[in-house]
Amino acid sequence: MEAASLSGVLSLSKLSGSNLRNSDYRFSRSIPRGRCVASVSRHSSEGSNDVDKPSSKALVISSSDSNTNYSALKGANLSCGSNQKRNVNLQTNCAVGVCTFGENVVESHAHVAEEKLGVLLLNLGGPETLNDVQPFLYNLFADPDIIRLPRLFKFLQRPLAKLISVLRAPKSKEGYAAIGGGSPLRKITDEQAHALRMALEAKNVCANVYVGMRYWYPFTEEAIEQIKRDRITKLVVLPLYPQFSISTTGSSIRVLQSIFREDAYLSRLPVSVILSWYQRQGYIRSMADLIEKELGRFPKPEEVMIFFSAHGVPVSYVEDAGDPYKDQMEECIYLIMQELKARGIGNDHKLAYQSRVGPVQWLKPYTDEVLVELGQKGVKSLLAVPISFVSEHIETLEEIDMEYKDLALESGIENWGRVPALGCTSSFITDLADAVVEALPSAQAMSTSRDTAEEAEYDPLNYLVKLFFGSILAFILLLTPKVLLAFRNHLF
Ligand SMILES: C=CC1=C(C)c2cc3[nH]c(cc4nc(cc5[nH]c(cc1n2)c(C)c5CCC(=O)O)C(CCC(=O)O)=C4C)c(C)c3C=C
Ligand SMILES: [Fe+2]
Repeated sequence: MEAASLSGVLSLSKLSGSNLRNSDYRFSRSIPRGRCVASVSRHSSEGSNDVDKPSSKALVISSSDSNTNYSALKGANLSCGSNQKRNVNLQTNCAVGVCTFGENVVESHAHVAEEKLGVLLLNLGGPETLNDVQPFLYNLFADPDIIRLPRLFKFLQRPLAKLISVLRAPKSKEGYAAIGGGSPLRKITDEQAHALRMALEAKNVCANVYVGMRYWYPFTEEAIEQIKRDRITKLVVLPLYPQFSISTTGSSIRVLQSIFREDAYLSRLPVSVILSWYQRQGYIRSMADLIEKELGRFPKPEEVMIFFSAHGVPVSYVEDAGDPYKDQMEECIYLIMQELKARGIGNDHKLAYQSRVGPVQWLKPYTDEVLVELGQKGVKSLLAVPISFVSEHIETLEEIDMEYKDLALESGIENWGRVPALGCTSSFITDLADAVVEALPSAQAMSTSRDTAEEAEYDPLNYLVKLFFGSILAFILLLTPKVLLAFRNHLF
């Protein structure tokens, strides 16, 4: 038996409801190599040993209220683990249980031959051409998990998204133009999906792997349609963000919940959601491998500052809404540094947050400010490590490789390096495959009950009163010179 895994998973049913509540996860052991995973789904209690169960808290996301408080996740040892076009490249029609590569396959396949496993990779999506930039930005800013308006102002979400996307588009277009005219995200995510399918197959697990993007093609809704057409009987949802944030994984899960709730087939489909996986050994080791390799390119590797740059989120996400993102990020970096230490690498390191947008406070310290400070303090060699995302994208290829590199060199740093994103690194993909296998026993059908908070939203009188007072307040607020100035300074 391989070592017991600490990667937890969450069934979608545990995500329904309107409040955050504690809940028990079922933690599973890795299955032995060479055995067909169909045996795991039949003996679903295998490995759910109390001794192995870390204390953890469940996340419950309301499908209608982006002001949900996530504070119960803070400090928790949480290891859980529209517009259309279709991703057709990655479909296979292989049923779980019919893969027999290992020597030790002893299970009878007849019983499970109809089980069809699906893995849904969730990602953000990015514009493929410069013409896509403004509509992509509209989708992003129309997301109530990206612009978190108070309930009273919810009706402003779309007009505001339109306004901000139009204002932001020229700056974003410049960035995408500088990296070849579009985001590489779709291509890389498709490659990761393909690699994951192969890695699962190498573990005798046959699965269709789907890609569902939040803000651009192929949209999550399309992936779900394909899952239905393929008559998948068990689904593992794997967001491609190592750390959980309300703005990324949280947003994608909220979309999934609303689709699943409305559909008879989907609401009965056993589903496991891997909420975060930054603490998995395979991921930590893969990151340490990349860092170790890049350090080796410097003239004096031991003098290099390891500089982790994470995508920021507004402070209010963490402080008011209880987003565990900052805690998870810090823990992730601690684990990577521990792994490096165990390899005899004891370099100094620093974490900062990049890519802030708009006139609010974001997580500090800011990457640009820290780079200037480090240069002024006499740091001569710096290795930038993008940490919140596992593909190359605009913020690695343009913001880090161009803007931050220039800033660092201007500030006195002489030797600059950057760790590549994990992409399809085989140790990383193998670890994702392990996470999927470990998630299988926890799959459960989602509850179909609509929560009461959501029903309250449908009260027409309530809605009209909110609309009336909300409009007046919004009008006053938007015309305040301070707000106008803040928008001008921070958006373009
Ligand atoms: C963990 C990763 C990410 C977090 C957290 C996140 C939060 C977040 N992002 C914005 C605003 C923008 N994000 C944009 C693009 C973008 N963001 C991420 C990742 C995270 N975002 C990715 C992978 C991408 C796509 C990159 C690509 O290659 O296409 C953009 C558009 C690009 C730009 O104009 O800078 C915006 C805008 C907010 C407001 C936010 C948290 C609230
Ligand atoms: Fe972003």
